Amino acid sequence: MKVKVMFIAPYQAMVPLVEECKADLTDLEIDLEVGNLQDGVEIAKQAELAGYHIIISRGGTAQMIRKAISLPVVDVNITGYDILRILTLAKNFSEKKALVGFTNITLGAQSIADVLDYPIDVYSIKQADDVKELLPKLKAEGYGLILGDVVTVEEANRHGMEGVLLQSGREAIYSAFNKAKQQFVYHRYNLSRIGLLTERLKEHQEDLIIVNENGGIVHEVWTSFESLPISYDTLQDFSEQVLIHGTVREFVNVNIGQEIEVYGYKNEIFNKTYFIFTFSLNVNAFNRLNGIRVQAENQKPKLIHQSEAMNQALKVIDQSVNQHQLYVLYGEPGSGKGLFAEYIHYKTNGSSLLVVIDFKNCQAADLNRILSSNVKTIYFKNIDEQPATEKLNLIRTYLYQLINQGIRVILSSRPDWLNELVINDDQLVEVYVPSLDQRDEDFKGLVTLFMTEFHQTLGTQPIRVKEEAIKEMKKVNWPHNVRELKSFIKTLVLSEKGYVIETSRVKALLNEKKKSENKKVPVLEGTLEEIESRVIEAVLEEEDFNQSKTAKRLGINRSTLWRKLNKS
Ligand SMILES: Nc1ncnc2c1ncn2[C@@H]1O[C@H](COP(=O)(O)OP(=O)(O)OP(=O)(O)O)[C@@H](O)[C@H]1O
Repeated sequence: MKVKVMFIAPYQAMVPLVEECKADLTDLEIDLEVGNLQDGVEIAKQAELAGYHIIISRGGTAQMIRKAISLPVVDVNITGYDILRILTLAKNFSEKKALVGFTNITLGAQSIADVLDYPIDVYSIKQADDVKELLPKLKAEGYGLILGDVVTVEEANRHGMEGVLLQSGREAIYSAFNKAKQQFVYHRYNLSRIGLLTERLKEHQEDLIIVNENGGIVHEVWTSFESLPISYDTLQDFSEQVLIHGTVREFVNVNIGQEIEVYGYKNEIFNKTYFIFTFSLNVNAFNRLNGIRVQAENQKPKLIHQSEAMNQALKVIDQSVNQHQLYVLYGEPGSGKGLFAEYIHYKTNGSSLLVVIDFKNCQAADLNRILSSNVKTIYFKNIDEQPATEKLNLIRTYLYQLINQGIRVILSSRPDWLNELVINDDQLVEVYVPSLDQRDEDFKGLVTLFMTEFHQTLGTQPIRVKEEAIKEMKKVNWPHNVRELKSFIKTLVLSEKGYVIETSRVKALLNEKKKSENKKVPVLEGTLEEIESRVIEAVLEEEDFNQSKTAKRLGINRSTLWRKLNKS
């Protein structure tokens, strides 16, 4: 890694010397700009943002830069050689001469002048502004030639005196570069420590930025976002709020329709204030949309796969996942396509968001918002269920765009329907999710998993099902596959107070299930009120019993839905 150095020369005449030294210092990456005092500070701030490691400047400019940024700032010192050179130069002038500067220069200059018997007077100042008062006095006392730094020379010229700039020579510039190299060794040590901490932060999937009092970026870590997801100006406003209130928590709607939660607080280190901001996508904002669910957690899905059929299907994913971005999942209802989508997401973009879009129930406008966001995996389910042309066109438009942006797209569809999308076969991986009747070996694992899940979430008692009982379950048809089995296990464990489920209990429940299925009322049978009640219940079930989403889908308000539900 090369050291990136920004050399800010306070005066133009320094440029050729720096250029000359630069040519010999190939182990440094040196950029050069000219800027005195505040101009120099502005350049330094930009350099900090642009990732330079070290700044080199001189005198008052270096001092001001040091106060404004957090990077190491190396001074180009004024050496005895520099003073000797300027005194020798001044000797040839006949006017009355004075050298003006801070004591670090004037003490040395006075002794050189005394030793070599140079006719020059030396004046010390305590701060840069002192020259404004001093120079008119020198003018009045008959001085014609003033030696000093940039500000002094400019002031001398303004008062009609000759100003000669105290310049830094080659050796001072070389020495500054050497100091920069030494400083960098220490700086790099700190950077590597920060690098380790950054990795730790990434493991915690934090997106954060640390800025200093001047708005300079001290550190940033991006895991879900590519870079700062809000504008820099907004960030500055938040820093001001943190300064006043101590913390800030805001939701920012960024232009692509995402809501981002920003949390900010401050920390004082070595008397300097730092503002720390964390960013997260407000998943709830997406989840409020109909037919759209965002999954933020990043755990390996609990997927039972003891059967040959399941292992074959998973192998297809494992072997293709690094080269392919477009997947189509085929499978019967409830067979686990959603879980496969989670598995693909986990295998690839584990640390980012998975958005599940139920094509049947989502709004095209919402779809547009999600599609243009920076979500990393999108699973479109029910894509073949009478898609509105509007939505279909949207998918057609976005599909390759999404893939080009590195977003993984997973669809679940009927095989024949795919032609409508005109998908290039090379890009696509098709996965056949086996139905439950092809997966005898998975039964025991599935039953145990669901039983454990309900034991933990609902506090149900049973912790074991007799082997014979499982055999009974395998004998019947499960047209809605694993979802249906899961629902059956739920009823089973809820109705059992003992720890073990006997075969007789399973047989009895399977019988009841069969009877109720035979009795299922056709949707259109009965009075209008009864039909309405069945429709409401069916939609409610499809929307996971979320009343807001159900009401929205049915085009009625929540209180009407509530009234209708309580009537039935
Ligand atoms: N192999 C498996 N291991 C554990 N749980 C499973 C497995 N397959 C499915 N499930 C569970 O069964 C239920 C239904 O699965 P999922 O929703 O993934 O099915 P699907 O094929 O996407 O259904 P649909 O197409 O009807 O929406 C979920 O609760 C899921 O967690």
